[in-house]
Amino acid sequence: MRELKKLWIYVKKYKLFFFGGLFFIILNVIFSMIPGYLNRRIIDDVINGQQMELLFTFLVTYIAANFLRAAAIMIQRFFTESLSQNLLRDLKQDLYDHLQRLSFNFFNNNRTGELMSRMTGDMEAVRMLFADGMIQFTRAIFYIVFVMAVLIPESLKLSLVSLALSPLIGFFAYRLGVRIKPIFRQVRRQYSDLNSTVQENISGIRIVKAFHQQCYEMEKFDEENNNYFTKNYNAAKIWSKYFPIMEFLGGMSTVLLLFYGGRLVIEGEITLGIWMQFNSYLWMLIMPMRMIGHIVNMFSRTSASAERIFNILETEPEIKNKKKAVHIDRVKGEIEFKNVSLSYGDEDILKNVSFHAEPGETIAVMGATGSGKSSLINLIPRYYEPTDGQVLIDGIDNRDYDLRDLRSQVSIVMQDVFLFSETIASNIAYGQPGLDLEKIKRAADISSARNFIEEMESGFEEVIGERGMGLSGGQKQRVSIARAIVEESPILILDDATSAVDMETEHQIQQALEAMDQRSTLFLIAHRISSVRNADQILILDHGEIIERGTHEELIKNKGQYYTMFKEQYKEVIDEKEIEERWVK
Ligand SMILES: Nc1ncnc2c1ncn2[C@@H]1O[C@H](COP(=O)(O)OP(=O)(O)OP(=O)(O)O)[C@@H](O)[C@H]1O
Repeated sequence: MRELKKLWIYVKKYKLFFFGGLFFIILNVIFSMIPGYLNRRIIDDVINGQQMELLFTFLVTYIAANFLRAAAIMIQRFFTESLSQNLLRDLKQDLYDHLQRLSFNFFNNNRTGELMSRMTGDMEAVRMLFADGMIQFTRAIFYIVFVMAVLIPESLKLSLVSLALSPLIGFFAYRLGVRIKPIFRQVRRQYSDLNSTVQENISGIRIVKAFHQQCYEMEKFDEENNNYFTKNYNAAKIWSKYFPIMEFLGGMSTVLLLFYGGRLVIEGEITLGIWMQFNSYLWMLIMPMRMIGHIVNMFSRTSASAERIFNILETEPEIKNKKKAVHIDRVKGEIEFKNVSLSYGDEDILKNVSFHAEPGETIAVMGATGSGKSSLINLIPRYYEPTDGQVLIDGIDNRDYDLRDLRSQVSIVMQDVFLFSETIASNIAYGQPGLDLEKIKRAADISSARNFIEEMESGFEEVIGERGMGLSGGQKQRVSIARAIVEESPILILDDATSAVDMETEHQIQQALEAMDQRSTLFLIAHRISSVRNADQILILDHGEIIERGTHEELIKNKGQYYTMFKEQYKEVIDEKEIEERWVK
């Protein structure tokens, strides 16, 4: 019920459609009752009363009622569809917008397939309540109320007999609703799982093929698909158990009506026409009872779906703006980590990390895999927040900045390159539509991407596949570096961004970055000494702690882990003696 209340906030924007829809559903009920009444008049007045002159009027009324009913149905549909489609659009937009605001952690903890099924299946369930459920529910109530209002004055006894089996039908319909509700919940959950399986398989199809796991994947899908089938089948079994009972009881109501009504006619208590009218209206009394299960079901399905949607909508982003956030146009790019620690759950990832970077400096971060390099740089644009300590940008805690402003100061090339299935130019100019092509080309120049782009058939207008399909790993990295460069942000982060690029090209990129007019403060995560040796500061991370820091020369002299890595990477071309002579002495 709470969920339906929340939905009302969306529905009330379309009051006209909602109340208009209700009005025409009620009109539809009224027009559907006219033929039953005319049946009675035709039997009592035209046939038994021999008033043939009335027949024409009744027939015209019959046609008019039918026509008006059809018109009411049409308008009712127009209103309920308009309501439900508008509602669907608004709710989808809100959910989508909200997803954009949620923090990284939310996406770490929720599977894409599941989120997709909220965007589709759950949304559709909510829509159906207003497109269909609203009609069923309103019709059910008004059929009972109006039909009883007409029939009771005619014959209380026959009305009661007509309704005699209704409680029983209602009981079974209700039981059906109760029993089927958890199954439908399972069906929905299974639908999410099935979606997730398909989504993960398609995104990871290259890995699947590379590992020859098609059979395993087919079996996995088969299992999920069978589970989905079984759950739907279980729901159908419950339906098939209760449905015949309700049909039977509905049929028995007709028998009761025939038997008792027939007697009342013979005894002269009611006319044959009234009895016919009862007969015509009987389905209007049985239908709502039979629909109880369906309606209860639809409400509970919708509230389960709405609950899942509102769960997301009510999830507060973990990282939010402070009330009086500091707005900035452009920072200088001075960055200081002050005793920064970070934990994910119980796991300590960064421990007491401190360093200082002047604007325009290059800070390289090295360390074994899993030592916390990406976690460290993720703190600068506040993708995560430190558990302890502070990240200062231009002397201000980055939590004090307006989040949008802060993130616009930082351009990042992530380890896992993601490109959209658009043209290369629009990938580079992502978020800056209409950006001058010359600027795009200059950025591609700096990232050493221009040549290979221009060699393509459509050059910068070449449309690339999903996630950059059709480009090599190194080409994707260079396009994503260009995308970061074109933003001209004061802080640039390259997280292992040249790992797939050859050393020569990497060197060219670094030189071009250094030669830029407005040098960004550059964070460089890399594993190759050649990538970091010109950095102003090199930080060596080990299990989340900075264990060494300094310039290339200082670290070589230090003879610590950096020195070991250097020896390892250059053992083919330089021997220890030479190192001693060049750097240590
Ligand atoms: N969102 C997360 N939730 C929980 N643990 C995480 C999360 N992200 C990273 N970790 C863990 O934090 C540790 C450091 O990860 P991080 O990605 O920062 O390492 P890294 O030094 O960049 O490694 P690599 O060189 O392999 O990219 C790892 O043990 C990783 O499992």
